[in-house]
Amino acid sequence: MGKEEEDAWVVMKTARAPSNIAVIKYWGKRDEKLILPINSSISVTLDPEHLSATTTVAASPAFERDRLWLNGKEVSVEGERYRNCLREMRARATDVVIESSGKVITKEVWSTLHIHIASENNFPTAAGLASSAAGFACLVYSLAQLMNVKEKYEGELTAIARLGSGSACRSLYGGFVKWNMGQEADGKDSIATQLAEQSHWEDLVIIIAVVSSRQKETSSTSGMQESVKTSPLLKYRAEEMVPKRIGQMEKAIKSMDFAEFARITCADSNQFHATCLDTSPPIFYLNDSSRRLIGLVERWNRHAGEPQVAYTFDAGPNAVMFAKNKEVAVQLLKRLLYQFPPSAEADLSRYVLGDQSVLKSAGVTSLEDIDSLSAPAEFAGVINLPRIPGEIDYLICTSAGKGASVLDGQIASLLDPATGLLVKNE
Ligand SMILES: Nc1ncnc2c1ncn2[C@@H]1O[C@H](COP(=O)(O)OP(=O)(O)OP(=O)(O)O)[C@@H](O)[C@H]1O
Ligand SMILES: C[C@@](O)(CCOP(=O)(O)OP(=O)(O)O)CC(=O)O
Repeated sequence: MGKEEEDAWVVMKTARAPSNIAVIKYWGKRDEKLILPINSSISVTLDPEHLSATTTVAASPAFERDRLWLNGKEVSVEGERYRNCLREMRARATDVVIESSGKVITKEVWSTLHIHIASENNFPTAAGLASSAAGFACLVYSLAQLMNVKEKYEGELTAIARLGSGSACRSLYGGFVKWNMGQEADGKDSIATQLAEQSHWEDLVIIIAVVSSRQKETSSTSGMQESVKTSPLLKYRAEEMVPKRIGQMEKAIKSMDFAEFARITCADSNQFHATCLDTSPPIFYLNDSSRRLIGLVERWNRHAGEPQVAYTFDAGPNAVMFAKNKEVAVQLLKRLLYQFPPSAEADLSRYVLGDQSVLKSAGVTSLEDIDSLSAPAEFAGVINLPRIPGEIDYLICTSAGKGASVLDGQIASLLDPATGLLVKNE
């Protein structure tokens, strides 16, 4: 075989990984390089149909360097986080047989091969919807498929995804996931484990209010660095509060105790944002719209006498709300549409995204239907509740979902199988 023919093969894999939302927040590192947290955290994996990254990874002797295309644009893969994930995955590669020729790619060959990566998010990148979590979980998972990496201990892949972005370690698994902070200096025990499958608590419905899809001012990475340096409240939170809350949250999830789940989720989100405010200079992730969303939920919960909905906010103004069940989700959507109607020129099908069954059950099929929604009972007598059309960009109705999975054969790869270059979708 001539050199050119020998170099002609391309192997590739495509996978999808979900985003996740923390109900006990990770905020602060004890090791910046290894991304080791100062407290454990718990998250709910979001349905990949609505919030996920899809990634194709390819290897070929013809590739001259590692390359990455993110949402259709080539970006640098030289950043430390990408390099660390690639290095750890290459070190674990095992024999792979190329189907067409029967040739074996050995561990030694893997160490010489360059990788092409193309990834797309089905939701806005860097808007506080954990795109880095979905992205790095998907990168590690797809590389594991491509390079036939077998975990030596459970959670080994989550520890590698953690090197890309801390919260990414929780996105490999579905349902309810815990990231154990771990104790060891090398981070081997700082891994994610699944607490329960998504099917364990099927009643929960999730509605996300996207307040702004613009990029935020303070990234999570630098925000938490500043908080660790300057916030006394963060130290108290990590040492005293979170350990207790982790145990309580695990119990609430196990027993599907919504009242307890809601109480801890809201309290932990509020405490996380309090530590941001306690940082010097203070960091503001919530805005007026976020606060109005908190008001809507708090007022309703108080009026109902027990929690119907829980809210949580990551490092951005978007609200992630958990409704106790489908009926409550329908009531929540109606309330959201009442207080935050779309702008007059909006298209309803672009205002409520994701699972359309909640909108259908709410009986809302047009903007006129939204105009004629009546005020919820708990709004009576409350002043200063303007209905500002267009205050929220859009809503996503979703639920807890499954973890990372292979997509080969189900969708076209993002890289051309012959050249390993980006497939342009004009
Ligand atoms: N699909 C992807 N594949 C690989 N890397 C990705 C992907 N999506 C996002 N990233 C990386 O994550 C970065 C965005 O991370 P950032 O933490 O700023 O935002 P976020 O994850 O959306 O928000 P947050 O983590 O605060 O919820 C991108 O600049 C890119 O480096
Ligand atoms: C507020 C959070 O979303 C913070 C997430 O931080 P990242 O995982 O994005 O930070 P790095 O580890 O520096 O990449 C809370 C959480 O997801 O637990």
